[in-house]
Parts: sequence; C-alpha cells; structure tokens
Amino acid sequence: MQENKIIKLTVRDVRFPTSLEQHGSDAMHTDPDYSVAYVVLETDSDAALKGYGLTFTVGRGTEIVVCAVKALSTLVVGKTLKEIVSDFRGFYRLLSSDGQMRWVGPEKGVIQLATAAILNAVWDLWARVEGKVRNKPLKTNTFECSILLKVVCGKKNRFHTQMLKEGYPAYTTSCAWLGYTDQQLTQLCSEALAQGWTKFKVKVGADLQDDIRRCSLIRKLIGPNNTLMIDANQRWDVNEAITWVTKLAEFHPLWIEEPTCPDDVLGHASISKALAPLGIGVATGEQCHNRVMFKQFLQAAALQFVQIDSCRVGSVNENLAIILMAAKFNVPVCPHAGGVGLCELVQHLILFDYISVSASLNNRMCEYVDHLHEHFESPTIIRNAHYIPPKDPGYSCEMLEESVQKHQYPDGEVWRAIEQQGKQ
Ligand SMILES: C[C@H](O)[C@@H](O)[C@@H](O)[C@H](O)C(=O)O
Ligand SMILES: [Mg+2]
Repeated sequence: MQENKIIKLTVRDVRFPTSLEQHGSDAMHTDPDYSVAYVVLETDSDAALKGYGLTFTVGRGTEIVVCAVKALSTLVVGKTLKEIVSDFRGFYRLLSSDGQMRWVGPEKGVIQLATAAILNAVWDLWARVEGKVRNKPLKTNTFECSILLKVVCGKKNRFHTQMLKEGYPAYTTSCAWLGYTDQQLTQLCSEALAQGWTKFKVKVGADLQDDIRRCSLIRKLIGPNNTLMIDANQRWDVNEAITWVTKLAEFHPLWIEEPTCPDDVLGHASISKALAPLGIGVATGEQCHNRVMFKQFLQAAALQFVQIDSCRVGSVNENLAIILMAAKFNVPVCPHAGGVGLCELVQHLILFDYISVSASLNNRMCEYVDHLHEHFESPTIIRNAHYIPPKDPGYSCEMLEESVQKHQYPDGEVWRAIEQQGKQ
C-alpha cells in the first residue's frame, strides 16, 4: 500500500430543515433538523483520493461537534494511512485517550461523535485505497476470533446468493414520525405496503390516547401478520414505561425502543423483565455511547435487540466489538438508521454482521428512513424492502458538493432563504 499521508482535514456544518415538515420527529426531539458534521480527508498521493466521513446530529449543536472535530484533527493530519491501519487499535486509542481531550469525554458525548466522524472518514479512505466496499476488508482477521471462525463456511453463499440477490431485510420508520397527522400516516403506510414493506416502526410516548389511536390505525392498515415496533425515545421513567407499554400490548409490538434514560442499564433490565410475558422486547443503542455500555446492557439482560449506530460510537472499530459481544450473548443486532447518512453507513456494518458473524436473519432487520438520500454520491438501494449491498468502493457517505454548499449552516442558500422568510 502507498503511504498516503493525510495532509488536510476539513469539517463542515451541514443541516437540512427537516423540522419544517416534522420529518424525524419523536417524543423528545420535536423539531429535528437532520444535520451532519461532514469531514473530508485529503492525502498527498492523489488529489482525487479523499476520505469522506460524517456524524449525525439534529440541528443546533452541530457547530460544537465541528469544533471537537477541529480539536481532534491535529491527531490525524500528518499521519499516513499505512501508519493508521497497521496499528488501528493504537490510532483509535490516540483519538479517544488524548491526555487532555479525554477529560471532555471520555468516549461519550460530543467528543465521541467527533471521533466517529473522523474514523468514518478514515475507514472510507482505506476502503477507497483498496477499491473495496467497507464490509469487505473486515474479512482479514477471521483467524483470530472463534465467533468468526464458526461461520467461515457459507460466507460466499451468504454474500453472493443471498445478499446480492435478495438483500438485507429492512423496516421503515418514515411512515409514522410523531408529528405526522393520521392522514399522512395512513397515506404513507398504504404506499409503503404497496412497495412491499412488511415491518413498521411508530413513534410513541408523548400522549397515551394518541399512541393508542395511532397504533390501532397502523395495526389495522398493516394487518395482524406484519411487524410493528414502537419507539419512545427515552420519554418515560421505568414504571411509567411498563404501565404505558402494557396498555399498547394489544397492538403486539415486537419491541419498545428507548423506553427510558439510555444510561439506565438496570432500569432497562426491569422493563425487559416486566414486558417479557407480553412478548415485547426492549431495543436500545442509538444513544448508547460506547462498547462498555453495551457490555453492561448485555450482561444485565437489559435489551433484546442491539441497535448499533454508525456515528454514536467510535466508528467501525467500536461497532465490531459490539457486534461480536452481541453474537456472544446471542442477541440480534438491528441497527439504528433514523437520520441523514445513517442508512448509507450502517448497511455496511449489518452486512458484515450477517456475512461474517451472526450468519442469521432470524429476528434481524435494519432500519430505513426514506429521507435525504438524494444528497449522496452512492445512495442506499432498497429493493422490495431489502438493502441491496453497495457496489461503489468506500463507506458510502460522500455527499454531493452542491448539496453541501446549499445546506451549509448558516451561510448556505437554503438557510439564507429561511432566515429571509423569518424576517418577512
Ligand atoms: C430524531 C430522530 O429522528 C430519532 O427520532 C430517530 O433516530 C429514531 O429514534 C429512530 O429510531 O429512527
Ligand atoms: Mg429510535
């Protein structure tokens, strides 16, 4: 491999005004503007070779993540890709354990989101250099791990026969954001059914009567055999979660997602225990800030679905550890992707999980939201409610430069126009 010295890192604050139409809204995030801190790495070897990475946020505060990326950039610029990937663990620790910056983490919050943006760009760069999609180079260390060894056989078949032909099963969240009207919900859900979707997630948690009405509506539309999931985005305390979800049990949700504070491991364990007799599992992970938290959730039997996120933790590096732990505890991984760019990224991780780790589709599916894919160079491909494996080399999060410029905050034309309207 050429040395590929990283000579420049740029980071931009890119925001989409999704709150205007309530896309992405839930019981805690009532006005999300889907946003990213968008990182581009440049190397000395070839002007056309760049690494693209991002981390997802929901509007205000993206500028803080941008600042954190800038602070971390001194640890990246000047390194060669070869140096980084030949001791990736060392590089990961350099970023996450810097003697001064770790005080503002460690491995949680803004600094962790910034770490993810940079590492996502490094993985993208590495894949482009090797001319591979992201889930491919991950094959190399299989000999080290007994979990991986168990499923070596059948890998080709899983990739070529199943994934390339059928794809990875997905569910949709974009029919039932909390701020959507019943009419919108009905229309989107009917359209999704016609397109072949069979698994649907509904936002709940603000008002019980609204939840009963919306869940009843959607259950009637999708029928008894399709799958329904509900997501409260941390709105309740532990007892409230149990009482509330019990009242929604008649709609047979497969899981309740983020019922309470994302750090309350034992609270999730109590909820899991109380809801198990109703056949409802607990799903969480989109705000689970590092692998140690996941370890505790798994050890405490506090979740039944592991929702990895490609930007919340330290990129592929940390997600690999989480995927392996989930396999050890025999808990299915069902990634979170409700945001901009998350579907593009996380599809690589779930393909890796299926091809090289779990070898199972049982109780597994990857989230999909139908928003903002048109801003990416290699947008996700969905066929018959399945993710079709990406073909372009990289980690799929390069954005169209025109989109970045238009949506850059606060100077892009989209935001200037919104500011103008506000003044009128
Ligand atoms: C603010 C966001 O849209 C969240 O509501 C979203 O990520 C959600 O929790 C999900 O599971 O997709
Ligand atoms: Mg969620």
